[in-house]
Amino acid sequence: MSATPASSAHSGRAPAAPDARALARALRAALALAFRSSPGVLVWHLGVTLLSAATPLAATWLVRDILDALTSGTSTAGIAAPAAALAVVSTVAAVSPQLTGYLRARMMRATSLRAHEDLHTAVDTFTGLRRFEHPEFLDRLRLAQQSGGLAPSQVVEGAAGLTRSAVLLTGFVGSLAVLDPVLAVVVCLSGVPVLWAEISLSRRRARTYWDISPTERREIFYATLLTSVEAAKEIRLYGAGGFLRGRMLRERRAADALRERLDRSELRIQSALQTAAAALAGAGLLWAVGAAARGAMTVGDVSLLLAAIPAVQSGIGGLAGELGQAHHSLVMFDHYVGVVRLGPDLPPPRRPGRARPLREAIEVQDVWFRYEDELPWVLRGVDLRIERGTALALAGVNGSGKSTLVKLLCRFYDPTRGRILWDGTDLRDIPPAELRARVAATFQDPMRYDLTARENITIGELSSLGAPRRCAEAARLAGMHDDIARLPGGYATLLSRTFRSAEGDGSDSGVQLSGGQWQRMGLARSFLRADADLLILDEPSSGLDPAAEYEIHARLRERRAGRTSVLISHRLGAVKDADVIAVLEGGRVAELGDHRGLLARAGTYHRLFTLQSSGYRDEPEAEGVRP
Ligand SMILES: Nc1ncnc2c1ncn2[C@@H]1O[C@H](COP(=O)(O)OP(=O)(O)OP(=O)(O)O)[C@@H](O)[C@H]1O
Repeated sequence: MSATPASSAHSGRAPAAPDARALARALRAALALAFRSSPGVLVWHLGVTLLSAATPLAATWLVRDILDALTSGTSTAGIAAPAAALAVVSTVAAVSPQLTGYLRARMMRATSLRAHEDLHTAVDTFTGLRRFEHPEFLDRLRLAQQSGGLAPSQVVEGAAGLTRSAVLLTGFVGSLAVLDPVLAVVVCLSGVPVLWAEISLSRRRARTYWDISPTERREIFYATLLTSVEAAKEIRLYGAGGFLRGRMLRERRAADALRERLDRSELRIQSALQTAAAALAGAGLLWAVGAAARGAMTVGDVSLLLAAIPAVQSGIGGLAGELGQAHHSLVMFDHYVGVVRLGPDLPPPRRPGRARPLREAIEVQDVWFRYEDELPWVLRGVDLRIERGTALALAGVNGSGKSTLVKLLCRFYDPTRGRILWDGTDLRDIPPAELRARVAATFQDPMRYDLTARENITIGELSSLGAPRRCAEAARLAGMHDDIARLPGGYATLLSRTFRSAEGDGSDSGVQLSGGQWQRMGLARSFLRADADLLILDEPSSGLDPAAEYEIHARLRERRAGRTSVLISHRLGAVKDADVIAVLEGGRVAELGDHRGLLARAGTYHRLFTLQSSGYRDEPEAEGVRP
């Protein structure tokens, strides 16, 4: 026996404030991602940033030289050199923002593309379903999607900005120190609270984003409902638009209240810092004017000082801002790194095995299962043996655990206790992709992909994408070939009313299928896996008309003959041919046998079967049977 708890590692639980090690890990990952995505652009970007950082300092010193030369009566030829240099520096200063902007945008596109690819590749390795049912993981995934595209380039921007501010600051602090070392120290010390404030603000920002994430996801959910074609019928019929809109706005207001709180803190802190900076600059100006009046400074020195004080202040502000932004980006990027490095969700095999063609049987041994530790048991000690080449049918009332059992057969979850064996090998020891390649399944609610008819079928077996005959054969078996052939573009018709057709089939928009037709598309998808060892059919015909249901079941019987299959159906007429019928009740196998045997037992199967068949007869109620 083994247990698979829904641990926090499974859910990808996110710490709200990552520690220094996590930030260092995020920094390494962000820089590596930016470098892998666009190494050339990154180097150019940093080069241009350094160059542009040096221009204000160079311009200030050149202006000082020109002013001092003018006031000391230097010849025009002596002024020409610094004037020409100033012209070059000004040109570089004028051009570099455009160049930096272009390089930044290029780098952002490249890193964003790479980050999306890496994130979705990682998510694709989550072979189970548990993570996708964890709200906390979904919150983290959303932040990862948001930050993954932006954060690496923001971190690089931060690094470039830090370099720019550091170069600027060093130059101007040096210049101030030449004029008055005490003033230089005072101006530098004034930067400490600015730095502290920016870091603490960035922490608060990250916390707010984390707090807002679930609220925003709910807001998006309501907004999507209000605009989706699937929900439009019911919302209009029940007049539920106002109710859902109210819910959406409530979520928006809750998120806005958190944003407002953050904005107010920023306003308070930033205003206080700006006031202090202005006071310091004013004091410096008064001192410089006094010194010039006493003849202790030249006009050039005053101009240098007037440029240096605000430059040092804005340099410190810039440095603090860049640090705060980089810190915030790293905190957000930590969600991305967390998801990308989460690793497989199903535990690794203890004794790695292979999914070989089924030779004997699939055995379900004392399987207990619940979706979460705190949720009730769904399966309670199920024992079943599915012999190769036989058909097992699962029957039972709603919620008795039938679909859950077939999800375990596909290993979307592992049993909480007990095990499932494939020819004696525990499913936990078989790579999920190998196992699933041996299974063909149609689920209760097959996906309706906004893709063409051909793609909707071949997605069941992508190797058949270039084999239209296989696709048509599967559609024929599911009774869909004629319907598809009548569509405006045949198999190339887009099955969607949400997107425009891209296949040039003559019509601008695609078509929508009926519920029963979609169900047949799901069947066609699984029929593509003609040589699958196990065929799973979960309510394959609930949406079909009686004639179609009869025809599909006749075909399914043919296809199941001699093959291993598991069929779930509430239409008991469809399950009566199965070799073995298991009736589930409250997660237990309450009855097991063939149709005749179960009828003779006069238990639940007998009751359900008689009840259902009485509905087809012209009698009010079958004798002796109560619902
Ligand atoms: N993803 C899930 N998370 C939590 N509980 C779930 C989940 N899926 C199903 N359940 C619960 O498990 C129980 C069994 O559900 P299951 O879908 O297996 O029943 P079923 O026998 O197939 O029902 P039906 O005949 O209605 O299809 C139900 O009580 C359901 O609420």
